[in-house]
Amino acid sequence: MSSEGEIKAFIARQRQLLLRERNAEIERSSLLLSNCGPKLLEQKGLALNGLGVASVNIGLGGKTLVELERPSAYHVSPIFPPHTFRNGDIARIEANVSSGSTTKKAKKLATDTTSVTNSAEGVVYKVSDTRIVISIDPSDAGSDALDLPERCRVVKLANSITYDRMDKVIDRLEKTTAPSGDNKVPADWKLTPLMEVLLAMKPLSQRTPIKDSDLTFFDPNLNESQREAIKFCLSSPEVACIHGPPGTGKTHTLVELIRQMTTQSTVTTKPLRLLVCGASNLSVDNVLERLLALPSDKDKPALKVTRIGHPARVMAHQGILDSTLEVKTTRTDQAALVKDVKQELETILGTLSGKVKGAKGKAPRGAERRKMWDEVKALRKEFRQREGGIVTSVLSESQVVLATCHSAGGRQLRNQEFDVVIIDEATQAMEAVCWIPVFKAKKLILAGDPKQLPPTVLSLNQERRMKEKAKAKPLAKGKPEAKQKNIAGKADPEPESSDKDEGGPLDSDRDTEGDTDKELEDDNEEAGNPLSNEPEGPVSTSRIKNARKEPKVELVSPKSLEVTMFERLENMYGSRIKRMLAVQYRMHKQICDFPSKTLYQSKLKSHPSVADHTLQDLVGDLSGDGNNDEEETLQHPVVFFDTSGCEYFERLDGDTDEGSRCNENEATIVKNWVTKLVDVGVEPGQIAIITPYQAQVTLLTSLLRPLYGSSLEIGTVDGMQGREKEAVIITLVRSNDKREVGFLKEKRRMNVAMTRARRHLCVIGDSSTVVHGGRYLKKWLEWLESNADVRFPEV
Ligand SMILES: Nc1ncnc2c1ncn2[C@@H]1O[C@H](COP(=O)(O)OP(=O)(O)OP(=O)(O)O)[C@@H](O)[C@H]1O
Repeated sequence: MSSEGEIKAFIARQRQLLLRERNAEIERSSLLLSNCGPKLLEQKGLALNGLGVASVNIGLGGKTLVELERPSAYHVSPIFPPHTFRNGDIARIEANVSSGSTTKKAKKLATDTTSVTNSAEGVVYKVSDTRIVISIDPSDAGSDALDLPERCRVVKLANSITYDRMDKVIDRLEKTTAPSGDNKVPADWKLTPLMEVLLAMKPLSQRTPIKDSDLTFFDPNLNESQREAIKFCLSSPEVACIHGPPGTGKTHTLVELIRQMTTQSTVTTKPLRLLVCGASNLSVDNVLERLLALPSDKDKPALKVTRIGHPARVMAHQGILDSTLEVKTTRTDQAALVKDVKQELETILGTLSGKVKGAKGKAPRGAERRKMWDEVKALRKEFRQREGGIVTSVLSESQVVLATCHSAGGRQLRNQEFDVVIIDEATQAMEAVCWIPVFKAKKLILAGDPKQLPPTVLSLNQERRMKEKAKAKPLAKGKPEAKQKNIAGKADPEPESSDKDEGGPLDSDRDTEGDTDKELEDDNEEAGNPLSNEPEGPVSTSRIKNARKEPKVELVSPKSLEVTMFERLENMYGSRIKRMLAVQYRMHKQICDFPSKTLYQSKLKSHPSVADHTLQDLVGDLSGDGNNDEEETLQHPVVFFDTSGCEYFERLDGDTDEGSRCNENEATIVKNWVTKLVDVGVEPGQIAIITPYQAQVTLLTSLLRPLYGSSLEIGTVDGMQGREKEAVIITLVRSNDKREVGFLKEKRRMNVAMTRARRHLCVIGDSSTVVHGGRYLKKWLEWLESNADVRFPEV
């Protein structure tokens, strides 16, 4: 069990890694802010200049919603130039920085109202072609009175709120685990058995296995591994993990688990109250959408669910919008009173901003203005109190509350407690953000797949880049001509990854990236571990002999933020803490074969409904003209275009070290293959093209969008996680005589790429380059050579 020192070291490490990450984020945005003038900043899409206030409204929690537009006095067109503002971004509204006269005017306005704030930070709430709405929390702005200048601008900022919340939760963890005299802890900050298990301060409590006869499943079609995972979660006193490889019905299983937990039965003696979280808004909405689709009648009334989060950030789906706390609070009996206060508040704010004419026909000034701000303050207080009451009553009636891990730390859930917290896509969330909901519940269920992409860690990418630069330098010195090449043999480093075989990830956790022999051995070793996904019951002695010993339970400080809570627990408790879903409902069995063998210990099986499905079943009868080529295209689940020897070299995009890579010849093969698929009847919307490189995405988009429109999906691997298409084409891009493979070495990234296809997977790459990317890629090429329909493009 962990010592006090180990817990302290763990907390200190989390804090250190979070600080590093925050600094990386600040550095990225402040570098831009300080180095660019206002015009350049706008050109880079990070600022919108010359804006005026179009309206001021009040949103949930008494937040001020400031709507900004481009007034015709300053601009020919009301349409914003291209920019990068998206819902949820952090932005600051401030006086416009441009020519002298307007700045002076802004300054004068500021001195008129010395007691008020004339710039504020907030969250982008809504963006259209001509309007941007920023939601400002008056308590964050430091004043209830936000008096914006007549002409302002919006600047995009580093997102510090996320880090503030993670820092706070780590502080709480420290205070809860080691309270001391000078370390005053609020009465409700108690160390729970769940926290103790997560920190290895106590062993996992004994589970009481659930018999099949004790449980009636709502969904009769659940497969054995899904049933087993549900029983395991129900019977685990503190924590359980569901490992869901691609397409195995992770969310499907969670929905059944939610139904079981919220229904009284022999197993669940009283309906439980749940907090369902996800790493992203999309993952939360995905679960919510399925909960809303469940059948309900008089005997089985619909679940009472509430979604926390800005309506602008949730999925544009009526059911989901209606489930948001924001909409629900407007539908209660007490809502009318709050509405009156809100209207009064908005009228005064309108007058103050000059949008609504004051009593004397113009915007109030001096003492009159100050008096109005006092009124705003009082009304806002009343609004918050009344609305707080409604929020509490809506939430206390909800059996299931859904939020992102981050927003579970918001004001609305401050005093809410739950029996269980479920975190979907937990392998994509940093550990610290998972602790936010953990403090609100007695039990934790994590679902995810540690063999797919981890959370994006900015500081790690920067470190990798620097390490790579350091490595590349002496090479470039010795061979100046290599530097000048812009095709194969380029000595520049990869944007986000290591290019050298020996240069593994900075964190050495077992399966992060790269693919050392040790890693593949570890994966295969697990294959012989009968305990890793066993149903309840006796285990034969021969199987025990083969079993790998359960790991020693010790709290290990993470090497990087890529090590998620899921992975840490898996490493700490082994099979005692998780169950794996073993039947996938997506891929043809041949597409599933390689990932199953290499990353899922050959346990991933294909459900009969998908095991043999091909494009031919999808498009129906062929033309009947006996065209063999057409038949072949549709029947082969896996096709491999090996460009080895063709000299289809990659090209570095741009002239800096930060450039991405593309491969024009591979792009041509992609284009031809898409044409072929469409010719035989596959819809462009049923096809996705995936590549690890943004430059290749750009190239392919320019080549294919004009021909097939936007339904044909073209994207990087990261954007495809959690999604699927009937046909997927992967273009690997790397082809050089330096044997550099960059991103391709990242097993988890490649695993995501090759598991998106349902019926057809086409891989395009240069085997003579890719083979040097380590054992995993070498094995993949060997597998492709023997199992795929191998084609050689015409040179
Ligand atoms: N027991 C089952 N019977 C029939 N279909 C199922 C079953 N379990 C899952 N599915 C289907 O499999 C598909 C994938 O399920 P789901 O989206 O829940 O998987 P996931 O593991 O969350 O996916 P991802 O790989 O994207 O994370 C869905 O179409 C779902 O309806």
